[in-house]
This record gives sequence, structure tokens and C-alpha cells, in this order.
Amino acid sequence: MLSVRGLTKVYSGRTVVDNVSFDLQPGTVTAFLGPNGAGKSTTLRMITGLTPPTRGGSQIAGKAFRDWPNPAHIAGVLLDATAVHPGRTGGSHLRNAALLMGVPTGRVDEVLGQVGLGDAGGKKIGQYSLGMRQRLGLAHALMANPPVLMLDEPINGLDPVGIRAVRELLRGHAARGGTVLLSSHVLSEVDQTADRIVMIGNGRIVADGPIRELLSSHRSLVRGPDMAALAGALQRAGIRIQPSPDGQILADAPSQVVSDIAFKAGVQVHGITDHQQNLEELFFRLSGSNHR
Ligand SMILES: Nc1ncnc2c1ncn2[C@@H]1O[C@H](COP(=O)(O)OP(=O)(O)OP(=O)(O)O)[C@@H](O)[C@H]1O
Repeated sequence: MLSVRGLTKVYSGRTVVDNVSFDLQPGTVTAFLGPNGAGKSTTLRMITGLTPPTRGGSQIAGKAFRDWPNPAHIAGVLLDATAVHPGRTGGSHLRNAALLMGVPTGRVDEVLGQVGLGDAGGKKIGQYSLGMRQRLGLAHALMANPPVLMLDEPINGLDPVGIRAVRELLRGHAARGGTVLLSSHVLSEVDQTADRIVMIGNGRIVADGPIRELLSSHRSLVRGPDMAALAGALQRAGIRIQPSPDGQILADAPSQVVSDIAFKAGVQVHGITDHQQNLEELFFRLSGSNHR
């Protein structure tokens, strides 16, 4: 549904997005993850035609986004929730958008309700909180009921209730066959919302795959009555090890491999578990980020 091929952006000789490619399928929520300055917004801006790529391109349902006669009907976009006129009410902002998109203005109340702004449509945007502006941006993206949603940090500024509402909304969209791409720093949220991760670090894709697969562990935690003997056996077998904070050994190998090595070396094992890597660890390991 959304196909990105070799997208590259060079600013003043500096490559900030470097040969980025990925494909998004209908029925999925994909999280676009990366530390500050990794190139997420620039990639989204290139997909939506706001920033011309230096090289490469992207297509939504077979056409570049800007080549669709009425692009809001193919993809709803939320890039900067603060880029709205503060003197207008949320309702009038959306009514103007509806007219431009060729959508009946009756849709405005529907999308306001969908994002939990049912009572705030008559209020000036200048009086909206950041979370309310995010909801308004989301309402704008949903207006023409497009199959694709591309959202830059959509839960930025939302309270836990708002986060849950957006999560349900995006999951619902995917369940109805929609395609969602969202960028986020809130890793715990992504964990619960996305099926798949595309991770970017220094402008390059560093991971791309189903979230469960990326998080599945290739490491294990092991303990025994003679930890020194256990450590020695693993090291002799070429397995990298490190102490874990709870006194066990964290071995760079799956539990099956570790237990085979211990058995062959005649070293007793009292416990062995797969180490469940969390999204935070994966993020910092793969993105090369030192921001903690
Ligand atoms: N118009 C521009 N001119 C020059 N450099 C730019 C421009 N826009 C972005 N950059 C640079 O490109 C790099 C990637 O920025 P981008 O905003 O895409 O990152 P990001 O992953 O979205 O970060 P954040 O999470 O902080 O929004 C940054 O180093 C940024 O300074």
C-alpha cells in the first residue's frame, strides 16, 4: 500500500536520510522509531511531498502522494499539530478542511467525536492544550476516511486516557484494513500499538520487522551452584557473557545452546531462562543512540 524506495535527503552536503526503503501492508500499524534527529520527520515529509527527496521516491497505492488528485482521500497526515491558526475554532478549522477535501461538513462532528473533542469544537484553537491540538490534527487526518494514516508523534502531549483512545483508534483503523505509519519516542506505547517496527538511526534503517520477532531473545540468563565453572565453560565455547544485576550470567546465546554447553562441560545448571529483550534495549542497541 505504501512503498518507499531509496529515499535520500542531503542538506548542505550532509546526508540526513540515507537510502531508506520499506513497504507497508494494509491491516498493519507500523511504528517508525528513532532518536531525535534520526531522520523520521524528514522521511515523512518526503513521502508526503513537502520536502523534495535528493534521491529515491515513494508511492501510495501505486502513485506518489502528491500525484493523487485529492491526496487527503488516500492518506491522512499529521505532521505538526501546532501548525494551525490559533484564532479559529477547532470546528471551523475542520469545516474549511472538509470543503477543501470535498467531504460533507457533517463529517466534522463525527471526527471531533472520534478523537474525543466532541465538546471542544466551538473553542478557539489558541485555547487548546497540546494534547487537544494533537487530537485535532488526528481528526483532520481522519476527515476523508483515507485508507492510509501517516502520523508524526501522534501521542505527543496526550494524557494516558488520550493515549489509550489513540491506540484504540489506530488499531481499529488497521483492523478494518487500513495502513498506519506512526513515529514515536514513547516506546512502551509503540509496544502495545504496533505490529511492526521500522527503526532509523543516523538516517539509515537499522531494523525492520514484526515487533515480536525483533524482541524475541537470542540471549539467556543462567545460574548454577558454581558460577565460575559455568562462566568458564561458556567462555571456552566462545559465548560472550556478562554478569546480570541479579547475580546470574547473561549469555549471548539462546537457552538451548547454553544448556547444551553446560551439559557437555559437566557443569550443573540450576536455572535458565530466555532473556526478554524490551523495546528500550532494542532501540538503544540498534539505533546507536546514547540518549538515555
Ligand atoms: N530543512 C533542513 N535543513 C537542514 N537540516 C535539516 C533540515 N530539516 C532537518 N534537518 C536535519 O536533518 C536531521 C534529521 O531531522 P529530522 O527532523 O528528520 O529527525 P527526526 O528523527 O524527526 O527527529 P525528532 O525526533 O527530533 O523530530 C537533523 O539533523 C536535522 O537537523
